[in-house]
Amino acid sequence: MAAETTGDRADDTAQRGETILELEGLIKRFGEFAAIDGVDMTVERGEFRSVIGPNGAGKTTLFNLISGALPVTSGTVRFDGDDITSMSPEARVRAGIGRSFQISNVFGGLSVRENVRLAAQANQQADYSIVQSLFKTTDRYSDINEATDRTLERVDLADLADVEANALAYGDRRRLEIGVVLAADPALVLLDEPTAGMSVEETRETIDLIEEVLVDQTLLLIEHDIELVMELSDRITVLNRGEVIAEGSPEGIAADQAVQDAYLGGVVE
Ligand SMILES: Nc1ncnc2c1ncn2[C@@H]1O[C@H](COP(=O)(O)OP(=O)(O)OP(=O)(O)O)[C@@H](O)[C@H]1O
Repeated sequence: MAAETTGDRADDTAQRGETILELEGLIKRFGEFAAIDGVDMTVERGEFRSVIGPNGAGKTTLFNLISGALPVTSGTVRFDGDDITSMSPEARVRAGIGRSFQISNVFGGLSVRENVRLAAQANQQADYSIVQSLFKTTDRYSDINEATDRTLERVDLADLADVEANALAYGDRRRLEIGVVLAADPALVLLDEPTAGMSVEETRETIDLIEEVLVDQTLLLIEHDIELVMELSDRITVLNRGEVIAEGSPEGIAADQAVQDAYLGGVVE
């Protein structure tokens, strides 16, 4: 089953084989302590990559370095061929890096449409100079409205567009969180424990939604549920104490002795 899911995803992506994200010699120290200790990692366009590892391995810190939430101590982050190591988080979102889940990106007091619209607007603003904006106001607003409507359809929230985000049921709220990421039209989406605290049923719904709605995106997932990781990933990177100790297909990782020793404790056969 795993091969089917991941294979389809890979085949559908025309530009597969191109590198979209490249981390080189990445180090992040908090004082003397290196939470990320020399990570090299390459992700291909269209890939579904999971990052796993024991508690404290450095997974969230790695995501923070990719999204720009934290500055690197040393090393390089390259996205779409550009060195983005010194870019602000906002500029990275405009460049095409979206992040969802652990940091809630939804404003509870705004309607569903307003939330999606704000995200679409933030993205579009970057595409226009001041002079262009003066002359293209009408086009610009229709572009934003179109992007908003398109996103609402994709996450199946068009019927709830005028509802306040605070009033949404749990599953719909998750749809909106994905919608807010999608509205910025990201090429790469960082998913930090999307199913944390969910029931089995909610987990399945969220995963189905991610697979359905984010099919064109390159996905980088942090997830503690190993079964899910094995089912969804094209490739898995295993971190331990800030270092990559293994990388490969789900089957290869499950069979890797170093991974079992460090993390899986021999549970996965
Ligand atoms: N802002 C910070 N200041 C000091 N130490 C930090 C900071 N953020 C993370 N750390 C430390 O860096 C290490 C890696 O933390 P990180 O949250 O990246 O791990 P993780 O793999 O995401 O863990 P978990 O699976 O428990 O979420 C941990 O030892 C943590 O205590």
